[in-house]
Amino acid sequence: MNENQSLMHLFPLQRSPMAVKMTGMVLRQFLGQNIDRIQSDLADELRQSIDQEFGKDCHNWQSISLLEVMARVVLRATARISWGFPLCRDEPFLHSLGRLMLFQGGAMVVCGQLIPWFLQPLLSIFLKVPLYFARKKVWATTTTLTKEWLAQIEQEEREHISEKDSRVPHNVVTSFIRVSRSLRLSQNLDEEYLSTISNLFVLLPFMTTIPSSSAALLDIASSPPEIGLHQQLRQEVANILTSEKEWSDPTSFKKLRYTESAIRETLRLSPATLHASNREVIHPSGITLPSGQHLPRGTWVAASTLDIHNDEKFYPEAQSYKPYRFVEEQTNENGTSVIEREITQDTSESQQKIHMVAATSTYLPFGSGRHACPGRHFAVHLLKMIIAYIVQNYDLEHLDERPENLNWGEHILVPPSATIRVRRRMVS
Ligand code: HEM
Repeated sequence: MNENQSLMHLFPLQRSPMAVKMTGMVLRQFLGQNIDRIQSDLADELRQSIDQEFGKDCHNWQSISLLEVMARVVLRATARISWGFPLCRDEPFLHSLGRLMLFQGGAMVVCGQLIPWFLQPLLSIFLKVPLYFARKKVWATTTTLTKEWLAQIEQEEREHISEKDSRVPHNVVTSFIRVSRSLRLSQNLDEEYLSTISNLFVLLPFMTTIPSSSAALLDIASSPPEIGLHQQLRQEVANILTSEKEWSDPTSFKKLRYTESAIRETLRLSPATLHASNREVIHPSGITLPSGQHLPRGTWVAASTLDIHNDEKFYPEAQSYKPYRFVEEQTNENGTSVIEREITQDTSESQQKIHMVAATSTYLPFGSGRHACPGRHFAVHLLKMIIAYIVQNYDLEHLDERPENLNWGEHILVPPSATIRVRRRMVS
């Protein structure tokens, strides 16, 4: 909860109503309705970066440090859809971006966990200074690009060139520019504002994808051999992603039911954060809970994700990793399950090209309610692409014991020392 408050001091823009509105629009348009425009790029970047990190040696096992490697894979994918070529392959830029990610995450934890709330407005200045320098390095490049794209979009508007015929690249940053222009935010249209807002959009959410993908791989590698998880996932991928055409079509990934179930199970046992739906009581006279307890205005409340995820009422054998759990739930007696029904209710845009992921009161990795993570559908899509490519192309050496997760402030992480051994599959 403290970390949530620290966000306001470290990144004041994040909670501004305009930033929230723009972020929602970019998410819907860029990562929702128009996801097929970036699908091929995303697939290409993920495959190239995974090959580079996991190696192409078909004869020897290679040990990889999970968090480090997944950070580089996710960073490149993020850079590809945010700024495109050549920045997504530019090593010094990626290095600065990685440092910024680490600083932002670290600053949130330090500010939220170590500084008492009443001193945060004052002491957060000491974190803002190194953050400023880390950001400056990244922005030196991205602000110039943003300025260039903004000028080009303005020029095309004057020439009545439609977005479809535009020569400006289609990416996260240009989507923010277009959204802000459609809202006629003349006062906010400078490149500094646009860089700040797209930087938050890009870096904060993608940080959660790194621990989640690492945890999913660790779970697969340490799953009991008798359930044949790796084989099951590999077979599913082989049946569905048969050619480049399927990889370039986001809807193909909706059919990966076993892969999705394994990912959901990982997020159940290893959610990115300890608490879901941190909320501040804002009613002037506070609220009174059904138990009679009164919470005055300004109190922060949250649900304990792990307590709910480990409750036998909701998840039989809750402590066990059961990667097929959600497939089984979807195919119960009447063919629909609680999760399926809630997904349907949750789906306002039935035309979605990627699977809708329910955020219910018993499944909380993405929070719940009005402010549940709006990026969850894309996040699970991205995780599916990562896992699908790895199980299809690499053997993972079985781990007898899964290393326990660590808590880092509010966050749940696989241990930084966690490694798995991988070997490229021989192509016949
Ligand atoms: C596995 C990856 C991810 C996890 C585990 C995750 C988890 C969460 C959680 C727990 C929240 C708080 C929800 C609440 O308060 O009820 C949240 C909020 C948010 N997430 Fe994610 N997230 C992920 C990926 C993403 C991605 C990829 C994006 C965007 C591209 C994104 C965008 C957001 C935004 C904008 C919010 C704030 C929503 C609001 O305050 O209304 N997230 N996320």
